[in-house]
Amino acid sequence: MDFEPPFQENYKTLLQNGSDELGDRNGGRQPPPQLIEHCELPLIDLSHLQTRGSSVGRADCKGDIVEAARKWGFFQVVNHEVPTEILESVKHEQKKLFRLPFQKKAELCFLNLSSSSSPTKSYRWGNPQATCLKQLPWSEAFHLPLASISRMKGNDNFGVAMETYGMTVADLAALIAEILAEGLGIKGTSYFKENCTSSTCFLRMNRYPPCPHASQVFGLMPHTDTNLLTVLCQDKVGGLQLMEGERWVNLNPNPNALLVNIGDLFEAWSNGMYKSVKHRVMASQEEERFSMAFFYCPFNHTLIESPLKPALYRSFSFEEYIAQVRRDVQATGDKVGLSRFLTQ
Ligand SMILES: O=C(O)CCC(=O)C(=O)O
Ligand SMILES: [Fe+2]
Repeated sequence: MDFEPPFQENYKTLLQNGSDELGDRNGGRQPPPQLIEHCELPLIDLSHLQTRGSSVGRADCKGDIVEAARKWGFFQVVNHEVPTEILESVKHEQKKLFRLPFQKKAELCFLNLSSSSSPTKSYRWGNPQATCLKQLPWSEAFHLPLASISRMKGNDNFGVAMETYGMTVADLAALIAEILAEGLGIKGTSYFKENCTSSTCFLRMNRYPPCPHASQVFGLMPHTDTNLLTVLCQDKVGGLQLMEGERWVNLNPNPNALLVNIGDLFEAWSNGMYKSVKHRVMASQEEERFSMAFFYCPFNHTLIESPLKPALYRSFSFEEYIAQVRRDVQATGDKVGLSRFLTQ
């Protein structure tokens, strides 16, 4: 299987030395948090938002979104107007891409997304900085700025499928952002339209290979998302968990729904009303899993400042936040996140 990244060879020493099980699967020394086996997140039918629907139905639907964002930080949406053909086509292209030989995926200029002037690789796997198994994600990913996807068009079906998907999901994210703003009492804001365009957003395609060390490593380590909103499309395999209070909750995958979650920037903009919730992906011994995350982001220079006062966080730009996260990850292996920006 020449498409498989060489996890075993590359991380041989870590795998040999790291006999420690994840144990509590929490990566810490605290007592193991309770795990709820399965949880159904709020499932919101967005067809109620259509203008031909009743105004009561629309208001209820918006209310459900706002409540879910406050309580869970996560919710699922159906009838979201991302056409099934587009979803099927990106899933197909995603699978095809990950089935290419590993050497090909690892080439620096693969997909023409990186160059010597902009050497950030779009393909990532494992974690070259990992010093223990808990820091080794058993997954591979393509990180694609929508701006560069549009430059790839004409390449083949891949670019077209990704761009169409990206643009459609960007509209969905903008709609949800406006509903969430309304839920804070802020009507008709132009903040999102002015600061987020389809070219400020990113797609991250994830593949989680079957993992012979599933009790020792994560598919993806616990984290919060460093953006405004994430829209996730996942298959039926499952493995995504979120933190609710002190416990990890296993999410039942619903491949017919898109999963939406609040990122750090929206938590700050909402003055802490909406929650950017920690989540992680468990590795599976038997099954491979695919997911695709759309990250709704502003321009780098965009100022994140809550319209609600008194402000819980000092204002900061998106690039300032990213730089701080990077510094913290380098120094401690983990991001500190929003607490760095508390006003007191
Ligand atoms: O694969 C998943 O279910 C989650 C992916 C994720 O959390 C991310 O890419 O930030
Ligand atoms: Fe995430």
